[in-house]
Amino acid sequence: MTIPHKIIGVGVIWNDREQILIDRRRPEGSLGGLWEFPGGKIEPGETLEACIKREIKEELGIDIAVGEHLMTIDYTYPHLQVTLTVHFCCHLAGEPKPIECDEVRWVSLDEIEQYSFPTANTQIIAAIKQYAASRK
Ligand SMILES: Nc1nc2c([nH]c(=O)n2[C@H]2C[C@H](O)[C@@H](COP(=O)(O)OP(=O)(O)OP(=O)(O)O)O2)c(=O)[nH]1
Ligand SMILES: [Mg+2]
Repeated sequence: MTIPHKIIGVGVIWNDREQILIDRRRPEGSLGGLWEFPGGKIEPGETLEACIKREIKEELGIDIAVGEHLMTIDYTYPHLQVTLTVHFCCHLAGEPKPIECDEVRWVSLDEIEQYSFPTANTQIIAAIKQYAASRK
């Protein structure tokens, strides 16, 4: 059996209080109710950076600057294969609104453990923590 493969751009968006923006997926649908970093599917002809900027504008109504590449991971769920390309981003303007999700929240790296994420995100969160520790 072949399962769908999605190429996804993901943003780890920092604000000037060293918090990261996370959103909660809608309860219905795949991985429903879990928290994630904002992002979505790349469109034909689009760069990963442009995809992240567009998705975050569409989903949350904010402007960001896409920065350094953190990691690209492949993960296979029972129903879906994803390639997540993750970039650090800076929040530029706009109050985040839950346009296509249930809820959005700014959280510190210490608080992030309290939220349930899809399994693929374990590696992303570990990498963010490692990065933050290396800059202390
Ligand atoms: N944006 C985002 N997606 C993630 C993360 N972790 C993770 O496994 N994913 C998965 C969940 C989704 O299957 C996929 C993101 O695709 P998407 O947001 O465009 O698609 P979706 O499943 O919400 O809905 P649809 O547009 O296909 O209807 O990547 C994450 O941290 N952020
Ligand atoms: Mg999405």
